[in-house]
Amino acid sequence: MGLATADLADREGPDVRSCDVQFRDFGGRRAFSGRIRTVTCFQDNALLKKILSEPGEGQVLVIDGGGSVHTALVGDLIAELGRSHGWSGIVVNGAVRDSAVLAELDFGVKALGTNPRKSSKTGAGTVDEVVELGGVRFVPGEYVVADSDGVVVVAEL
Ligand SMILES: O=C([O-])CC(=O)C(=O)O
Repeated sequence: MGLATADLADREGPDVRSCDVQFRDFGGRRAFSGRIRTVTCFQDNALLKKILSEPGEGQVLVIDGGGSVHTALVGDLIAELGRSHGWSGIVVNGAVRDSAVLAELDFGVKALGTNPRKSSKTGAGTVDEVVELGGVRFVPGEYVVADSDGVVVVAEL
């Protein structure tokens, strides 16, 4: 097991970059970490699907869906795409679906909730912009550490 978020919080003190969003764990991998990549999109998942189809090299994709839980940005097929391309996991400021299958997948999935409704697939959105969630800036190239206690950003692991 890697560094726990609680250990990081002890190491960094009160200024620890711990995200206040109360994400739920949906993936079979509860503890995951890696270099940050980001996608910003709204109820549209073609762009994040494209990114998760590229070699992940242990990175974590932080997906800012604007907090919308009206449509699912990720389901079992996209999560499996990410897992099989070597991504460590995803943090979704939005909803997922196929949660029963996600729980069996060796992949980190944190999200706000679930909705079976599909997202659109136009490809709208941006890649690798700084995403701000729960008082924390998720900066591409920095690192995220996630476990059952939360999500913490650090400049270096
Ligand atoms: O294709 C989608 O919109 C998402 C999905 O259901 C999956 O990843 O399985």
